Amino acid sequence: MAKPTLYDQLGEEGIIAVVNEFYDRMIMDKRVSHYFIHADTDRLREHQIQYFISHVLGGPRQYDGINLRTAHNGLNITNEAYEVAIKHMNASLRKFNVSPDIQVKVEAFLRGIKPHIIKK
Ligand code: HEM
Repeated sequence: MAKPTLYDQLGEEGIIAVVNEFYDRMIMDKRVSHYFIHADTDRLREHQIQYFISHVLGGPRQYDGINLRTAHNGLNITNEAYEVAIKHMNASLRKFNVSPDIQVKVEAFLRGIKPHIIKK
């Protein structure tokens, strides 16, 4: 039998709950909320959910947004801001009782895409 993907383990509803929690934490955190002042937050939420389901977790949805480097170009996202995001993602996964092995995999994925998102 094929190995279950993270998507299989979390389920679509679980992923949506985690991404919404992550997003709420980011926009309430004064260290990073300023990045989102001009963003279209509904679109961003939906795209992040699609992105996580299709890329991070191996699920079936297609991500039809622009690529990550283009999406974050000019936002000047710092290494520190990215580390804040990783902490909020871990806290969001914990809140929904996602197992530590999945937390580790998600964090590894986020560290992998970091060079595309932070400013050079
Ligand atoms: C952790 C991994 C991240 C992923 C997977 C991710 C994913 C995305 C995606 C898919 C978009 C495009 C949405 C669209 O087409 O509207 C986007 C845009 C954006 N992201 Fe991220 N992002 C991440 C981290 C961050 C961080 C750390 C910040 C800020 C601290 C950030 C701030 C933004 C903002 C402000 C936009 C909207 C830009 C605009 O509306 O023009 N992102 N992100």
